[in-house]
Amino acid sequence: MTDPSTSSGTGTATVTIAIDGPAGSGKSSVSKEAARRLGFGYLDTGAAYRALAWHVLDLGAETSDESAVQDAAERFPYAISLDPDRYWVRVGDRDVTEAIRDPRVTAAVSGVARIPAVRTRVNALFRALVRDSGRPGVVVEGRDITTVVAPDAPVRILLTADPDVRAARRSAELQGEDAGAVATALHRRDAADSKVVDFLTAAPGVSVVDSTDLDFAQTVAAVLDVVAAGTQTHTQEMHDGR
Ligand SMILES: Nc1ncnc2c1ncn2[C@@H]1O[C@H](COP(=O)(O)OP(=O)(O)OP(=O)(O)O)[C@@H](O)[C@H]1O
Ligand SMILES: Nc1ccn([C@@H]2O[C@H](COP(=O)(O)O)[C@@H](O)[C@H]2O)c(=O)n1
Repeated sequence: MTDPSTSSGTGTATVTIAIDGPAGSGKSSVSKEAARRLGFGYLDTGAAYRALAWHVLDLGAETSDESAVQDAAERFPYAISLDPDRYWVRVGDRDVTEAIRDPRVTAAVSGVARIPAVRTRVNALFRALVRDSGRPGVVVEGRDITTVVAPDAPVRILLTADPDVRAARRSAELQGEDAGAVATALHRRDAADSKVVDFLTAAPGVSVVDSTDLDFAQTVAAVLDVVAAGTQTHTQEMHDGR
């Protein structure tokens, strides 16, 4: 039987590093840097939900219209780069890397993420992207990676931070936007998303990295420490045939 914590499309096993967390917890920035340091790929799973929300809006529909979302998901020409140094997202021949961060898309994205058929479809895509990555490992970040997409990953991390700290970091990023409105939007999205999957508490076996009192470099170092410990145990288990 194949080891479910690794995947192989090319004969070379790919190690999955699974990272979940709420909005603004640092998942994308920290995972991208960790991937660079490890020489791994980086998979931003939220980008698929964002790109589908963008696609639905671009077709003139609303993400609250479940059948419009399902129709769009069935013909969704999505592509994403797993290179942490050359990150891009495309829908057909449109580069939507920037467009999917637009507040209009951010406000609409939970509407597509709540549909179980959409989740099943994109989860299969994520597993295929990891399997076919041709890389020794991929850092995969999102909301349900540790629990649904890759529950057998050798390293599973819940990256978290105090809600006010997350809101302040996001607000610092979005210069010129009202800090109160940014915080409200962030908390509203977490509330909607956490009705669908639990990314606020760590599932059994998942390590918590709380960055509330850590700067960016310290957070990356804390994640890499968990990765080192987890991959060492995994290698030993493989060696022992467990
Ligand atoms: N430990 C840290 N200290 C200070 N700033 C941080 C830290 N971690 C992340 N940041 C900053 O916080 C902001 C939010 O991080 P990031 O976009 O990576 O979060 P995210 O979890 O991917 O958010 P979302 O789910 O909304 O996409 C970024 O500006 C990032 O540089
Ligand atoms: N595994 C995931 C990842 C994301 N989502 C949904 O996508 C939205 C955008 O994610 P970001 O990480 O880019 O902020 C997020 O708000 C969720 O609605 C998800 O459901 N599962």
